[in-house]
Amino acid sequence: MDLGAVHEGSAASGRRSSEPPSSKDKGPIREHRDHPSSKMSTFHNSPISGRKATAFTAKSDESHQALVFGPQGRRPPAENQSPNQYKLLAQTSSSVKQNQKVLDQTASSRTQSVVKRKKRKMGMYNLVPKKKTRALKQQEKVGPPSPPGQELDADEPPGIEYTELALDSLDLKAQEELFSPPLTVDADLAETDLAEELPLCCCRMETPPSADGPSSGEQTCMAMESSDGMVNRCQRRVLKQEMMRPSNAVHLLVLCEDHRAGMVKHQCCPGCGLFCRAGSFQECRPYGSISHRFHRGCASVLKDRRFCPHCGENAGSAHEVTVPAATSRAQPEPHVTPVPRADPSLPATTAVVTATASPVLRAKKTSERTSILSTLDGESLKPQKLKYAVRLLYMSAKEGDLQKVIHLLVDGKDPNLLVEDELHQRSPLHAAAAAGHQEVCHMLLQAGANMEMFDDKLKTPLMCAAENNRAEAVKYLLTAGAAVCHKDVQGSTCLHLAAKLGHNDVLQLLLTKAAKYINCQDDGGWTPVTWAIEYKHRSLVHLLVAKGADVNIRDKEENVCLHWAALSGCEDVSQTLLDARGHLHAANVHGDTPLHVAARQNHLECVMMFLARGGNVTLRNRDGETPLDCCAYGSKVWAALATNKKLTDARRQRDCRGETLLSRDISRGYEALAISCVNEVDGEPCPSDYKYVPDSCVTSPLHADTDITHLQHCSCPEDCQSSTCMCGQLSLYSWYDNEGRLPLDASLEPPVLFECNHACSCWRTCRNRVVQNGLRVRLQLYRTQKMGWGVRALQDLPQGAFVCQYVGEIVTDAEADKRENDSFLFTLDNKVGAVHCIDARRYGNVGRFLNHLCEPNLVAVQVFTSHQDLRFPRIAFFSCRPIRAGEHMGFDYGDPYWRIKRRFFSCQCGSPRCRHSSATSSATSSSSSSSSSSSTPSGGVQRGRGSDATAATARRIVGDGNQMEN
Ligand SMILES: C[S@@+](CC[C@H](N)C(=O)[O-])C[C@H]1O[C@@H](n2cnc3c(N)ncnc32)[C@H](O)[C@@H]1O
Repeated sequence: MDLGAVHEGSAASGRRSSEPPSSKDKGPIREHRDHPSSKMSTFHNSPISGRKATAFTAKSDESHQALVFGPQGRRPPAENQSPNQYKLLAQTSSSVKQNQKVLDQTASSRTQSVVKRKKRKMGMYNLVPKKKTRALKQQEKVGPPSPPGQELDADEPPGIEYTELALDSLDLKAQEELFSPPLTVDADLAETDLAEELPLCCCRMETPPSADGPSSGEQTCMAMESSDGMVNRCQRRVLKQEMMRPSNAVHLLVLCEDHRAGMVKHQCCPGCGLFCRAGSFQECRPYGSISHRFHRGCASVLKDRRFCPHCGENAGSAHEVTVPAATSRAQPEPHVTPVPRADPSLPATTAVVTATASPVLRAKKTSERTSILSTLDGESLKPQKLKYAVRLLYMSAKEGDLQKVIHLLVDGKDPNLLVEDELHQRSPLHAAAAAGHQEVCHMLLQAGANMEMFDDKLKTPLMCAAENNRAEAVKYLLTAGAAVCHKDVQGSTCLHLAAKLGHNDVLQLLLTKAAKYINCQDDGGWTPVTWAIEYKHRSLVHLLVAKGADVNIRDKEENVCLHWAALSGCEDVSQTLLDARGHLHAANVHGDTPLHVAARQNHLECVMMFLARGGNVTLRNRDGETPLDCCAYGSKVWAALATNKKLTDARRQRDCRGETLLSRDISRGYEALAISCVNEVDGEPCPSDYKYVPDSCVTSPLHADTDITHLQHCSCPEDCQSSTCMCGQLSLYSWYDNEGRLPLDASLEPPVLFECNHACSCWRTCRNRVVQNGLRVRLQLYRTQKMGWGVRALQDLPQGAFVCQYVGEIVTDAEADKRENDSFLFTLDNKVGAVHCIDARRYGNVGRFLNHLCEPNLVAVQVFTSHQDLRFPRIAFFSCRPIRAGEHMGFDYGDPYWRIKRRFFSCQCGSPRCRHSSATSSATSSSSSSSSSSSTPSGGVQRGRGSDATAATARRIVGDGNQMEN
C-alpha cells in the first residue's frame, strides 16, 4: 500500500511526473511490501496472486469406523481383539507352503494387480469399520479378488492377528466420511500425489515366529536368486522362523540370515519376490546411496507411469545395473552410509528435511548371526526412509488421507518435521489446516503436532487455515487453543489474512477469539479493516467496523481508512467509515485528504459523497494542490469539485454577511415543526433567558373550570365536517374552512372560537380543531435590525392560516402588576370574573417574539379548546392577509400600548403607515394624552405599562376582550 506512489503516479493529475523520487518512495512501506506501488491494481503484493491452490479433493477409502491393521484384502478383524495394539502379521505355516507358487508368477501380473487394486496397496494397512466387521467378513469373501498369490483357501485357519484402533472415540467428521463411498480421485492430482498412490515395499517387516512352523533345523532358505533369466534357490539353513517378503504381492518367506539381510537392504524385487544380487536389474537410489533393486518388468505402474516398487520414486531415474554372478556375493555396499539420528534436543520447529541434508543409512554390518529383528526394531533404522516417510505424512495430511496419516503416525513418524512443498516449507499440520482437513488436524495434534509451529513464512497452521478460507479447520484449531496473536513475515495476523482475502466466515470465527487484535497493525501499519477496504470486501468492512475497528488508525504514510476507501473508490465503504467517525479531512504525509485521493483516482461517486458529507474542496496538500488541482480538467469529477467550490465561495460570502444559525429548534422538539434561530445582524446569542413551553402554564393555582360536564360539545354522530353544522343545541360549529383556515372579515372583530373537544361526539380528526392541533407553519426566530428578535415565515401563507399561539405563564392581574418586566404581558379579559394575563417573560413559546406592526399580518383570536372557562381563553394568531416566505410577522399591540411605551421608545416597524414612530408619536402625543383613559382602539392586545413598575398607570380596557387599557 502506498498512497504516495499512487499520488505520484496519478495519470489524472500528471503531477510529480518529472520530479525525482521523493523520500517517501524509499519508505519502509515500499521496502517491506515489495509491491509495485506505482499502480493501483497491483497495490499489495498480495499472497492471493502468489498462492497456489492447495485444496485437493479429499480422498476417502472404504467406510471405516475402526482402524484395523491387518493384511491387505484379507480378513476382517476378529471382534475379540484388544484395541491399541500394533502387530505384524502372523501367518500359519500352511499358508507359507501354499505361497511357494507365488514365486512362479510373472512381474507383469504383479503390476497389473497393483493398478487394479488402487486402494489395496502393498505395504499399507486396511481400515475396517468395527461395526461392519461381520458384514465385511462376508463381503471380503465374495468381494474384490485377491491379488495373484494371495488367494486364500476357504478353510484357511484364522491364525492372522489384527489390531484395532477405535476411531469412534475420536468423534470426528471423518467417521461419516469413512462410511461414505470412496470419492473419485481428482484427475488433476499433482505428480507427487500420484506417487503417493503407489504401494511401498515392506522389505523391513517380518511376522512373529509361528509356533506351527517347522523347526529351524528342518527348513532351508526359501530365497530365490535370479540372474539373467536363471533362478537359483538358496539352500542354506534357516535360523529364525520369522518370515519376510518384499511386498504383499508375494508370499512370506522363511529366509536364511544372508537373505534376511538382503531383504532389509531392498535387494529382493517386490514385483516377483526374486533376489537381485547378480545379473541385470534396476537400481533406484532415491536418497544418496540407498539402493532399491527390482526387475525392469516389475516396476509399479500407475496411470501409465512406472515407479520403483520399493519407494515409489520415478522408475525412469533408476539405473540398469549388471553384477557378475561370481562377484555378487562379495560386492560391498558402497551406497549405504550410516544414518545419524535426529537430535531429539532440537526443537521440532527447526527440523527441516532437505535433500542435501537427508540422512542415509548404512546397514549394520551384521554378521549372519546377528538378529535382523534387532536391526529392524532398532531406532537406527527409522531414519532410513525419513525423508520419504515424512514427505508421505505431509502429502497424506495435505490430501486428507486420514488412514495413511494414522498409519504413519502410529508408525512413529514425526508430525513436526517441515517438508518442502512448492513454495513453502511446512509441517503436515500446516498442510492439513491449509487444505481444511479438520480430522487430520485432530489426528496430528493427538500425535503431538505443534499447533504454534511456524512455516518458512512464519505462518502458523491457523494462519494457513484462515488464509485458505477453511472455516472448519479454523474453528477446530481455535477450539484446540491455537494462538491468534502470531504474525507472519509481513506482520500479518490471521485477521489480516482473512480480511485481505475476504473470508467472511473465517473472519467471524477469528473475531470470537481475536477481537482484541482487531486493530493490530502489520508491518505497513495496516489493520485488518484497511486490507478489507482496499480489496473492497464490503461485508468484512462492515463487520470489522461493527466489531470496533478503529478507522482512524494511521498507517506508515499517515493514511487513515478513508484514504484507502477513496483509493478503492468504494462509496458505500466510505459512507460506513464516515458513519464510524472517520476523519474526512485527515491528511497523509503528502498532505492529501481522502478527497484529494478520490479526485486523483477519478472516483466520482466517492468525490460526490465526500462533498455531500462536508469535504473541503479548498484544502491544499504539501504541493499546494486542492482536490480540484488533482483531477483531470473537464472531467465529471472536476465539474463536481468546481461546482462545489463555487457554492462554497458563495456561501462564504453570505457567511461574511454574518447569518449564523444559533439554534436549529428553539422549541427543543416540543413543536411539531422545528423553529430555527438565526442572527445576521449582530453578535446577540440565541435568547436563553426564558423557558420554551408549548402550552401555557401556571406557577400558582388558578382553578380553571375543567369539568367535562360543563363543556359545550357537539352531538354530531361523526364529525363536524360541514361549516354549517349546527349539531346539538349549542352553537358549537366550525369556523374553519376545508383547509383549516379561518375566514376573516377585516371589518369585523375576530370571533371567539370554540373548537370541538373531548366531550364532543365527533372524532379527533374533525375539522373544527385547528389551534389544538399545534404548529403547522414553518417559522424562524431571527434578529431584526431595530426590534430585537422577531418571527418570520419560512413559507408562503394564505389569509386565515393559524400561525401560533401566545403561550406563557397565566397570572392574575394583580400578579401582573407586580411584575417588573411588562414587555411580555398579554391581557385576557372577557369581562367575566377576575382578569388574568399571560406573561411570556419567563415561560413562553415563539409567540413571545412577535413584534408590533402598524400594518399587521397577524390577528389575535380567542379560542377555547379543552375547556371553556371564559377567563382563560387561548390566544391564537391567524394571518389576516397572505404572507410571503421570509416576511416579518407581527400584530398590532394597540394604541393604548403605545400611549404608554412611546415615552420610552417609538415604533420601529418601518411601515409607511406607521402610527407610532418617533415622527408620528410627537404629533399625536398631545391629543392622545388627553384621551388616553377613554380610547378603546381595536386590535391591540398587548399590555403596556412602562418600564417602571412604580410608575405603572396602565389600566385594562375590558372592551371586547381583545384590547387593553392603560
Ligand atoms: C413581545 S416582545 C417582542 C420580542 C422582542 N422584540 C424581543 O426581542 O424579545 C415586545 C418588545 O419588542 C419590542 N418591540 C416590539 N415591536 C416593536 C416595534 N414595532 N418597534 C420597536 N420595538 C418593538 C419592544 O421592546 C417590546 O417591548
